[in-house]
Amino acid sequence: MASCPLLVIYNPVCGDSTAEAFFNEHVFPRLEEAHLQVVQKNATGAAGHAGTIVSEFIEKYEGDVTVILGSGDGTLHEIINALSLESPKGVREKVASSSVRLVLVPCGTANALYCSLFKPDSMHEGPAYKLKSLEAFIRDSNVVPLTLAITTISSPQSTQQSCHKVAISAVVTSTALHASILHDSESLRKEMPGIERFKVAAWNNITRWYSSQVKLLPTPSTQVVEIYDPDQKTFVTHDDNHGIVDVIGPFAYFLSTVNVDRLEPAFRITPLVSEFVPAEISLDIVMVRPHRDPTFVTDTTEARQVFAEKATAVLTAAYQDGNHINLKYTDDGKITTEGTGPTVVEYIRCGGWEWIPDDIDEKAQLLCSDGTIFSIEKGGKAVCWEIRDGAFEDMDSGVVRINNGSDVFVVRACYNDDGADLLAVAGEHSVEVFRVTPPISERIASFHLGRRVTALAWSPRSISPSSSDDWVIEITAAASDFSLHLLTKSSTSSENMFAFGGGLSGHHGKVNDMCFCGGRDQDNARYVATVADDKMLMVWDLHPSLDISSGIPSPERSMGTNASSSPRPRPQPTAYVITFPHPLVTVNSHQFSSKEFLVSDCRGSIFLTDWRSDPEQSEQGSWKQSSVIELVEPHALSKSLMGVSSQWTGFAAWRQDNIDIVGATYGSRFSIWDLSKPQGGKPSQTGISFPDGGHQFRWCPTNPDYFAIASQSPTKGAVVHIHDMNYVHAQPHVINIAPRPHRVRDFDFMARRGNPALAVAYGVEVVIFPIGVE
Ligand SMILES: Nc1ncnc2c1ncn2[C@@H]1O[C@H](COP(=O)(O)OP(=O)(O)OP(=O)(O)O)[C@@H](O)[C@H]1O
Repeated sequence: MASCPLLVIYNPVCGDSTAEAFFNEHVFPRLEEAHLQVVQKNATGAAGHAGTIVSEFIEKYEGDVTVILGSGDGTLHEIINALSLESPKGVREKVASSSVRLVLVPCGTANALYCSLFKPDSMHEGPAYKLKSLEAFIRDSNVVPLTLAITTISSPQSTQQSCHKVAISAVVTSTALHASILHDSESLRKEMPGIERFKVAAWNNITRWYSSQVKLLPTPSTQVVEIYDPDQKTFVTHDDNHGIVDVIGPFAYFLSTVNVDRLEPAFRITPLVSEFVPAEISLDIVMVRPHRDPTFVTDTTEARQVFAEKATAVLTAAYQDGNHINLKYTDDGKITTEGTGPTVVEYIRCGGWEWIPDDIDEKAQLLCSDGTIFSIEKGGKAVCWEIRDGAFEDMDSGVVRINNGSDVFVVRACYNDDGADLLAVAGEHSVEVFRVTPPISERIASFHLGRRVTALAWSPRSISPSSSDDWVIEITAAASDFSLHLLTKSSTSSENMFAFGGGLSGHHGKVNDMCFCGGRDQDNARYVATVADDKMLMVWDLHPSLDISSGIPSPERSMGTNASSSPRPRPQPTAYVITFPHPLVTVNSHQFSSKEFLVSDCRGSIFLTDWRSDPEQSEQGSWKQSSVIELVEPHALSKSLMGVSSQWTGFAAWRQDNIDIVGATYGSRFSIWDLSKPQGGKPSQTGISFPDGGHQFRWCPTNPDYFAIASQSPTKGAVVHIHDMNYVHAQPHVINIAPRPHRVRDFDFMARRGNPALAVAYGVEVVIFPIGVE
């Protein structure tokens, strides 16, 4: 490590402005003594300069570099943000991965990260204490990897050019009192260069409460939010243990940290970071909500004045070796460390949080990331979550990760020209819709179905907020109880859910796939096809001219504003049913045909079905009357002739630029049919992708020669193979997404132009990344 190029930077105005003197007196002589050659040394000249210095320095070197940094946490924050948010240039552009190692010399005011790594013995440590990191570097000791917290601050979804800011913290991300303190204390820096200015600013803000809607996001690996129980002296699963935890304000205090147990040498606000070292990458949150006080009645100026004393008690206890986490209320609202009353502080360990400040509460709109203050626009929000190893590379290469909080079962990208950045993600209870604009994603709709989702389809009506002010989200979803749902949200209306297909009239087996009708006329948003384990293809008319709802549960409107404004309930969709010989797995439509669906079954047969062929004759008909073509996967046929039972299922996909090309997987094989050259239903090309069984097959909508196959076998891990139609027998491009025991639950291509990108669901995560195939 000592042989890496060495850059020295110090901030001459941080802390009490003694960094330069300290470096001249102690740091440079010690480096000389250790025979370590400094390649470049700089004093920062302005705010933001440190980031530029380090970015420009690393552009000149391919491998690891070391930066000796004399500053506080703010300058470190600038460097981390510059390195993670700017694209690599110079020789770095072609370098796969290398690290920037930091040697900290604490010259700032609070030096939270340094004091957490090198715990001070007293408040007045001498030069030897400040040189501990430098000495460790000279000895070539271990390097501590940093966990980082990324916060996206987004403007309201309704704004035409909704914008995002991204802040990366290595220490603290906060709102409420802590953000107000940091906001106000900067103006006090000149007269109070030490930590006293934080106390003055705290006192000036101590009676404030902050109104916001908050969600706590689970840690990806454990999938739960944990809360500290001072009686058991351990973390326990939060009472509201269904993944995401909703928290109601107002808040007196809300702060999260990574890497640090303290924000000043003695202010141990998140002491459990060092006492219960997190097993997984996570955030520690400390929050104080006044309404937990048993004497709280209502939010008045007097109530806030009275509570100020209690907030002060929390801050004071944090200075007493982090004892605030043991404080409880007595029945009459006094603060004690005894008894069984509610805790004054809620100490949370989780994967992230979302903060949606109340429009009318200006102070609630402040957000602090390592001392840098941001303002959340009215109607906007901030989402903060931890990021893991390799996340810097992710950000540089346009990778986006979505943590759903619970297992993801279905991902479906919107293929409409005006919706190419939209992605629907469905899990245990809900369908979430994201606008994906690397390196970030923004959730723009959330539909809580309360049941596991088994299939999704995007309506051709959907338009992204990126494309129009009059945007619309329209999706159909199937749930594990075989119910179907039309989910809508638009620029003028909130989430609306309309249930149909329940009861006797609908499916009575798991709905495995669905798609809207093809073609380019208006009907394509009117009809939606569903296929299920019950061997039925059902084509639903979402806008029937007649309401024939007998025997069908009445329409359900469980959310949204449209429910009350609609004069009459919407008529129940009617279904046209075609029965097949075996359980059905996939259904596809095509942009050039409004009358056909491509249906695959679990035995590897594929049917091209003209569902409008002769409705009189074949109503409630069978596949024989309506199927135009039956394609047979020879491998599947031989298996079934030999009576070999298999858990393999057939999965078919229709290439959208060419109506004659169909691709499918069955078992280890994939097959491609060219319908313009019929060969008795046999494929024109076959190959092997995963010897122990491929599962899903999808064509790339933006580069139609590419198709991707994923295996669901857990023996491989989460892997996707990319094939090229022009070289079907060549080895596929293998993309390893996650090791065993992960497996790909579902995947789809994004429809945005440029480098093709995949969205892959595994576990609780969806990762969206450019496939980078030459
Ligand atoms: N030459 C300069 N002139 C003015 N400001 C500068 C200069 N160099 C750096 N800065 C700014 O100084 C600010 C304070 O630096 P830093 O956060 O490192 O010290 P601090 O605030 O005293 O310590 P801490 O963050 O540990 O409390 C940073 O936000 C940085 O942008």
